[in-house]
Amino acid sequence: MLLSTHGLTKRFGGITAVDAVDFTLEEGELCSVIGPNGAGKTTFFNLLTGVLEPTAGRIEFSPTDPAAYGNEAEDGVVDITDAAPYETALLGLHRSYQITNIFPTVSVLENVRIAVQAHRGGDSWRFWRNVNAFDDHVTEAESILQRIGLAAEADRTAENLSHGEKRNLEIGIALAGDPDLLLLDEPTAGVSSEDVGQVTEIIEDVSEDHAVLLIEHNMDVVMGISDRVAVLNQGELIAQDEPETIRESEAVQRAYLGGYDPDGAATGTDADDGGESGVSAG
Ligand SMILES: Nc1ncnc2c1ncn2[C@@H]1O[C@H](COP(=O)(O)OP(=O)(O)OP(=O)(O)O)[C@@H](O)[C@H]1O
Repeated sequence: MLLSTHGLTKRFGGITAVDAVDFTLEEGELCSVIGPNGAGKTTFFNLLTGVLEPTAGRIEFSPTDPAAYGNEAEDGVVDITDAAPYETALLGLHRSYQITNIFPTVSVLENVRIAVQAHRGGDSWRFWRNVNAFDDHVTEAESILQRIGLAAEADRTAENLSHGEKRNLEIGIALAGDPDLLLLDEPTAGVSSEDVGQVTEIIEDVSEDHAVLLIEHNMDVVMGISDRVAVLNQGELIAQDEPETIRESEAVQRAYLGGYDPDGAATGTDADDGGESGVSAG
């Protein structure tokens, strides 16, 4: 077990956005979280990363380095229910935001290098003492750019990238934190249909050596790359299974998929096409 939630609940006044969710993610798994608008997906991510405090329930995480949280967990399992965002990040739980977190006016390489430095050079005295640290960070940033298909764009100013390239850069920035678990919030939202394939390839590649939790509205992406799909509906986890099983589940169809036709091109497959399936870029 890498991550687990137990009775995880978040209420906003009379709304139960996340309702007693019991969920487990294994190491190396790529799990998509789907559900109609307002189902609680973003709130679930916000609870996992410590942006929001749960109303009830518990979150446990088994990081590579439990000591990063300042307490040695006996069995390697750390209770992160009350952890702040910087603490979940220190533990190896990293998130790429739907709202861009790129520095627009600096280069692509510099964006990733800063993120590498923030992660590795945390002890500033060590950074300044180690004259090679800067070069090390550049080398690591370059290898991340290679991985996210942006090596040729290293010197470009980030704001000049295409939308799809920016989404890839966000994944690169999250990778710079050397995460155990990467949470991706709608990485294909707003990406042109020609660029979706490239973003998808990068997610698949990253999932080779990271666990990935993905909020995604593009059903072709979800069904194509997920090991498992978890379905939220009105805050409840109503199903979690392999994509094939989810696709055929009547409860899921009723709650969410609407007119999704796995063999058809249009219905419910486009993040910008909210229509039939009740899906939108959110
Ligand atoms: N800060 C908040 N205050 C009050 N209600 C909130 C807050 N954040 C979310 N909600 C409510 O909680 C419910 C779940 O919202 P959430 O954004 O988590 O859903 P979602 O599945 O991510 O939706 P989308 O697909 O539209 O992004 C909704 O009814 C929403 O209005």
